[in-house]
Amino acid sequence: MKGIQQAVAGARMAYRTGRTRPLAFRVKQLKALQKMLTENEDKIFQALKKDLHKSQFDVAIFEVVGLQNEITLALNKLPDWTAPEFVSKNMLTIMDEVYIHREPLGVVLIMGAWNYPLALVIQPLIGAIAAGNAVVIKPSEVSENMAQLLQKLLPQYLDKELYPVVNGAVPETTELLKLQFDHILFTGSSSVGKIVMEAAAKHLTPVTLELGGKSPCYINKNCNLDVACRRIAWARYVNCGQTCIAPDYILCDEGIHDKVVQKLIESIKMFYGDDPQTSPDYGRIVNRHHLSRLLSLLEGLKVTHGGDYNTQQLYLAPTIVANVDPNAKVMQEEIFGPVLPIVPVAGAEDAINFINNRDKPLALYIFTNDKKLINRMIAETSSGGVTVNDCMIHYSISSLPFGGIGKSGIGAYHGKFTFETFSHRRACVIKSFRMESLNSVRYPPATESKLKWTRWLLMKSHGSSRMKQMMIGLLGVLIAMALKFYFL
Ligand SMILES: NC(=O)c1ccc[n+]([C@@H]2O[C@H](COP(=O)([O-])OP(=O)(O)OC[C@H]3O[C@@H](n4cnc5c(N)ncnc54)[C@H](O)[C@@H]3O)[C@@H](O)[C@H]2O)c1
Ligand SMILES: CCCCCCC=O
Repeated sequence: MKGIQQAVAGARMAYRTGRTRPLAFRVKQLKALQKMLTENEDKIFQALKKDLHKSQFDVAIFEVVGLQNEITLALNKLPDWTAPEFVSKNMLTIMDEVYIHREPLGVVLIMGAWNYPLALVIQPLIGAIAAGNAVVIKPSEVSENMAQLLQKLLPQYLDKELYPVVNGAVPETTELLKLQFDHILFTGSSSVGKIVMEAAAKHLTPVTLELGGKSPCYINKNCNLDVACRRIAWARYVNCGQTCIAPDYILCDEGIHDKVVQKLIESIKMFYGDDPQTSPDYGRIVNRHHLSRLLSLLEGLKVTHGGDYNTQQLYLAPTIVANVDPNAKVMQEEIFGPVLPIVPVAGAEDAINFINNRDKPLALYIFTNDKKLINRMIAETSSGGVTVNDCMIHYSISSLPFGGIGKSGIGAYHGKFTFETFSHRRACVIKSFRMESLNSVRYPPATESKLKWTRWLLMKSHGSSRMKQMMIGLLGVLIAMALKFYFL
């Protein structure tokens, strides 16, 4: 435990040297991270294969490509993101420099989850480095091979003091959370999210909580069922269902229920063949604890498709449970595995009520051709993100904020939003000693006429374009001269 304290104290000391401030330093670290990903592709793949039986294809598209894109984006945009943002001002400050300066928060903690154990650590790390922070990195102990690999690789490429990796399970995490950070980004369950937030509150540390929950998927009768079921099956069963934004359950119009079941089964067979256990593209459950948790969700249910498992191999077949009672256990907690319950509903109204009667989800999926219905469902429900006629792809768009709402999370990241999450927006006003007459109206002794002037000067708000600034500047000089005449 002493090592944990030393790592955090070391990161703080290194941060205080100021070496993260110059952009050139941040660029160097981001390029080193890029190099780490390209030079260690095979080691990354081997670790993910051992932890989760991920295929090379899935490692590339779900873990690595997104990170490379995010690094490229940060490298290209860093000068823009860090430039002072000049903002509109009132007449009282018309001659002053008024802008927002993004400054690093300090020493931040990033805690990753085990299901995408590379991406969920490195993606927030990119924005935290870009914003100029020191970062304590805590990979999930559950994907132990990736946790060890990150502890070995990151110090070989990044500044060792500024970006220490702390490995360990609950006791180490508990110890880590006792220490003071300037921000914590946690990815994991809502229950541990509460523990993190409570620990952070002791230091008044702000948090970003990337949590989970049950993401609903509504299939309306007016849709292309072949395409819908293929896209849903892909999202539900990739990584053996262990994806935070996987469609957790289907709500479908009663009349199409049986067709949906049939087309989902066709998609499963198309993807993984008749025996998914032998498919190189089908993953594994991360450990026995999670496998038995999933099996307990199926207890007492009539399984429509799949359901077979192999404890030794941590295998659970792509599973469908049709006509599920909303009160069944499988509908009470996030599944986070390859099980897909289907709940028939009377129609869109019923689906909206079903969704709104539960916690706000991380994602919502809607499958329909009906544009009016799309707008209605977006307007009448709430979720972290929403994708229509597909699943999960909102995650891959860096220009969209990724995060939850209510129990599915606090805050968001990805692309510029990560940079913003790890930056403080400092309000800056730079005045000169000139134009004192503009200020004279606020000094005692108070008079009716000073009050009128001050009101006017404070109320006027002006745009930040260069031309406008010059015009207003001229006006400012004239007003200052008039005020000088009156009050000084
Ligand atoms: N929103 C997202 O981006 C996202 C991504 C991946 C996973 N998730 C969610 O994460 C959950 C599954 O991930 P998980 O199993 O890693 O989550 P988890 O919350 O069970 O564990 C996360 C980490 O918290 C620590 N921890 C566990 N118990 C603790 C305790 N009592 N005190 C202190 N620390 C403790 C452990 O070190 C563990 O690695 C799912 O709900 C999933 O939806 C969300
Ligand atoms: C489309 C990629 C999904 C990765 C989601 C991370 C959460 O589990």
